[in-house]
Amino acid sequence: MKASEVMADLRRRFPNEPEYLQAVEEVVTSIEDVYNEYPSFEAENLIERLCIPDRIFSFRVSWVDDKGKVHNNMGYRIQHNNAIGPYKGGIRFHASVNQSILKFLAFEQTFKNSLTTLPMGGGKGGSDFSPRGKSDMEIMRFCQAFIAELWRQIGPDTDVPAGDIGVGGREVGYMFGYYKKMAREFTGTFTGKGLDFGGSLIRPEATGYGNCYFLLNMLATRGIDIKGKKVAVSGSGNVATYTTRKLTELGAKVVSMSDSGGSIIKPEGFSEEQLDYIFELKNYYRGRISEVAEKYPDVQYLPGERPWKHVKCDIAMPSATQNELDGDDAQALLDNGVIAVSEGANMPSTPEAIKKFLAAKILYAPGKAANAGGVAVSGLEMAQNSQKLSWSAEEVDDKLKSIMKNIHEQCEKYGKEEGSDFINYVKGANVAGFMKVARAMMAQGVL
Ligand SMILES: NC(=O)C1=CN([C@@H]2O[C@H](COP(=O)(O)OP(=O)(O)OC[C@H]3O[C@@H](n4cnc5c(N)ncnc54)[C@H](O)[C@@H]3O)[C@@H](O)[C@H]2O)C=CC1
Ligand SMILES: O=C(O)CCC(=O)C(=O)O
Repeated sequence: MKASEVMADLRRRFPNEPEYLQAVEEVVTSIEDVYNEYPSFEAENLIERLCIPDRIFSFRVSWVDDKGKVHNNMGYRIQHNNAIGPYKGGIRFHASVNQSILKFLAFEQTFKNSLTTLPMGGGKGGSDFSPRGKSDMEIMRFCQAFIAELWRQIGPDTDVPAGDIGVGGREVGYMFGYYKKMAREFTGTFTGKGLDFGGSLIRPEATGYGNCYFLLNMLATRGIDIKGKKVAVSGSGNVATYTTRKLTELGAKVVSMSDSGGSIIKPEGFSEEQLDYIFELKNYYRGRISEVAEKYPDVQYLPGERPWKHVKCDIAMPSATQNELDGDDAQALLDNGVIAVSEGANMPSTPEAIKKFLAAKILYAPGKAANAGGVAVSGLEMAQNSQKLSWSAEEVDDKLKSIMKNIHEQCEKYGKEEGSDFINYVKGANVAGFMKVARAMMAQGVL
């Protein structure tokens, strides 16, 4: 297999899917050598079967707003690969959603889920519906219309959706409720559910906490203590806010956050009161990050800006969205002495940024390793649901810590460069994630 030839072919077949091609290129390039050690892979054209999703559902979602106006959105579910378990991955509601973005997310999810060691395949879904500014009733009607189309394609052993951008506990609740009504079953078909109806403790926290645990494992390889370190975080949603909670608990200082309107910075670190305010503002009141600077004069708001060039930090944790950290941002971070970048979002760094981080040999963890804690606890939620019991927060948190440690070990095993201490976490995560899926696909025949 030649990565360049695989990519040329995919570019020809899917010319309008830049995010998908970007995600695939990173993986295919990383695994080229190891793939070619197994001639049977090539004999069964494994690479193409791994890169192209098993199937894609796309559908119109028609719903009625509070004024009686009818809207039509597009809905999708990408079932990428189920070699090691049912399709599993979040649902994204955001105006930018299209097939390319969901295909990249489903592809990444396949390797991420493999890294967790839990039996989950990869999938992703969503809609170009934007929840911003919509009433609860509008959100509910949209979720019901979305599931009216999708419910036949999902199920506890088939495909198990969860949240992602624009989809949190409220949306999962509405979708689960409608699924339950249509399918006439009460099963763990969604994760991220409310605690009263099968949700797992620590699932809301898991992606942000898991990223911090992964970061701690990386820092330990260089004997670095996180206490007192300045951390630039982007985003201010589920992943970002629980990241800042754990960072504060660990004694680090958070110096930035952001939303799609701009960034807020405070070079000496936000106070706990300010972080609590941001948590409530974003998770309960769905406000804008600019409001933080209106309330606290020592916080600076930078409209339309991403944080990376504007504040010095030791560690960066991009936790908003894809391609939110480009080559120039990476250079600015490196010039300011960044020692680690641990990705909460999926594919937040552009290929140019990743090249710079790897060349500088800083600690750089790609999202599919660092943010795998969210889906890992989703896997634990599925396990609890199927056994009809629930574990304590401490139990789930302990399991999360040990899964993140294990992912770090897998990255180290496959990513440590010969003759040096440097761990290439990109290669490590891609090769480790790939090998398990590849073995399972080979064992199951050409499907
Ligand atoms: N929720 C989860 O369990 C997991 C989420 N992720 C990834 O983490 C990232 C954040 O997701 P969540 O926190 O769940 O979503 P969320 O909807 O709770 O928050 C998204 C955040 O990103 C910001 N954002 C969205 N588009 C932006 C843009 N163009 N520029 C700057 N900021 C933007 C929003 O303002 C918000 O603060 C996404 O990349 C998601 O795929 C990854 C693993 C699991
Ligand atoms: O919990 C899940 O199933 C999915 C989480 C997710 O969307 C992700 O890992 O990107």
